[in-house]
Amino acid sequence: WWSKNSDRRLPPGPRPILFLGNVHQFPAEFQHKTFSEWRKQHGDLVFARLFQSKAIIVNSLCVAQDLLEKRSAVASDRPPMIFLNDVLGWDSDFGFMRYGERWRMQRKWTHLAFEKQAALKSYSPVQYRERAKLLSALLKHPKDYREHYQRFAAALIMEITYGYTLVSDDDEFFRRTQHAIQLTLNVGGAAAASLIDFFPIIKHVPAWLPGAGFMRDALVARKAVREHIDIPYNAVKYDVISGQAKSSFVSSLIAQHLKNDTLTPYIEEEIKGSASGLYIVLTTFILAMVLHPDVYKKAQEEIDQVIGHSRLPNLEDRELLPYIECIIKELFRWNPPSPLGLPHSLTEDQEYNGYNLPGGAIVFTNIWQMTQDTEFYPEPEKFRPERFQKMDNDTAKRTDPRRFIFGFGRRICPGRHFADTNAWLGITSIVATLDICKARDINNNEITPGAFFSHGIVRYDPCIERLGDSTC
Ligand code: HEM
Repeated sequence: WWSKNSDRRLPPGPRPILFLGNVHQFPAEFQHKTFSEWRKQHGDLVFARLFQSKAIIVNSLCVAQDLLEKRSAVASDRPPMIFLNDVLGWDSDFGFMRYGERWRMQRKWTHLAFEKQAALKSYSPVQYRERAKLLSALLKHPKDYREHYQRFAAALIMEITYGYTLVSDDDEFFRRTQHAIQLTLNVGGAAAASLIDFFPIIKHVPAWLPGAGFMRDALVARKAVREHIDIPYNAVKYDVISGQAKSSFVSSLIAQHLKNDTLTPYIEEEIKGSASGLYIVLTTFILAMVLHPDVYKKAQEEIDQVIGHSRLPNLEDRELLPYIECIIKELFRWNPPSPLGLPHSLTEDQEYNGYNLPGGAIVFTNIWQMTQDTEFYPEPEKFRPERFQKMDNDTAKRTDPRRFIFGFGRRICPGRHFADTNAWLGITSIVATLDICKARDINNNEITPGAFFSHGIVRYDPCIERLGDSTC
């Protein structure tokens, strides 16, 4: 009676079945779209069960702010993520860490490096240098624009984190990171792997057992993750000790702990973890501009008028280019890079709008649904930067998708200002120097790519058909 009664106060949701709960209704792909369907039937707050685990799906910005920001003291934990942390070895990365002292220490270091204005300003020489390399690569090999964007994003992170300058497109540090992330995504997509989070005992299944192929793949991925974490760290440590390290996030942490004699194996593991993590925004930009040449032309006119033809736009020019700002907001809204964010977890029972939200429940934030809110964004499926024009300050603030695409509360993305600045720099530099046009097929007809987006919790690539042989 008690269990039924307390269940009655749970938010509404799809009907569960015995043992599985709602697992059979959870799609393997495009979960955010299923969550939006559930919203039509059950509302902004939906309750579901994954086996015995309880899940709360938040489908509106208002509820996300009430729960994850106003009550951040009890809504900043992460679910255990046993597969990622224990099996694949991402446990020293604080993005996946449980809320607590370890997380707090790494978050504080990252805050100093990526959220303080002075630190962000000090990165501009590296940003301008990498921007020049990006433009030159795009001009020489326009067909490989995806690789160039990946390299741009990685080069910035690597330089600032480790003081390491990528030397070529085939750079071994860059490839190692890509490899670790790709293997994680591949093996993490296996159904058996996802089961480990609900039945942790599976993680003890020996890799040699018939049917345990996913464990063999996981061991390969684990080795790649370890190398991605250890090798760059060890190189920086060697440079710090031999007195030839370039200034970077990791080198300054190592130097500080060496000086205080506090560089214990535990601290070393923490520094490695905080160092491991724009390319999607830039790829979406190319897709949107191929599909909307009128928008690209207006952006070019704005840059020509304000900046002229003798120099590239610099970060100080940002406020003078309002139309570009609208394009960036619309890119973030049209294809949010992380449509479900990262899951939070409640540490205590909560009462919300008459519902009981149980402690321990996983909270999924349906960021994609927030980008589709017709009250703020009429005809949300259309790419229309003009929707952000001619707004008073209040409305501009309320409708800015950067309020939610980077997550919520104490776990909000610490790289958000850096990612936003780099997206702006990449986009304005391309608009200032290059034309973007559709590729042509062998009969010289233009190819119009479709706006299809792939799914995923942490990655969300627009699928653009590769350009043909034309140079644009
Ligand atoms: C357009 C680019 C980016 C987007 C859309 C994005 C989005 C997000 C989102 C949605 C979260 C989850 C927040 C939550 O739990 O509520 C997150 C967390 C995080 N992001 Fe980003 N991010 C971006 C770029 C970056 C960059 C460049 C860095 C590194 C400098 C970074 C580092 C992190 C870290 C470390 C976390 C975990 C924070 C924590 O758990 O305390 N992100 N990001």
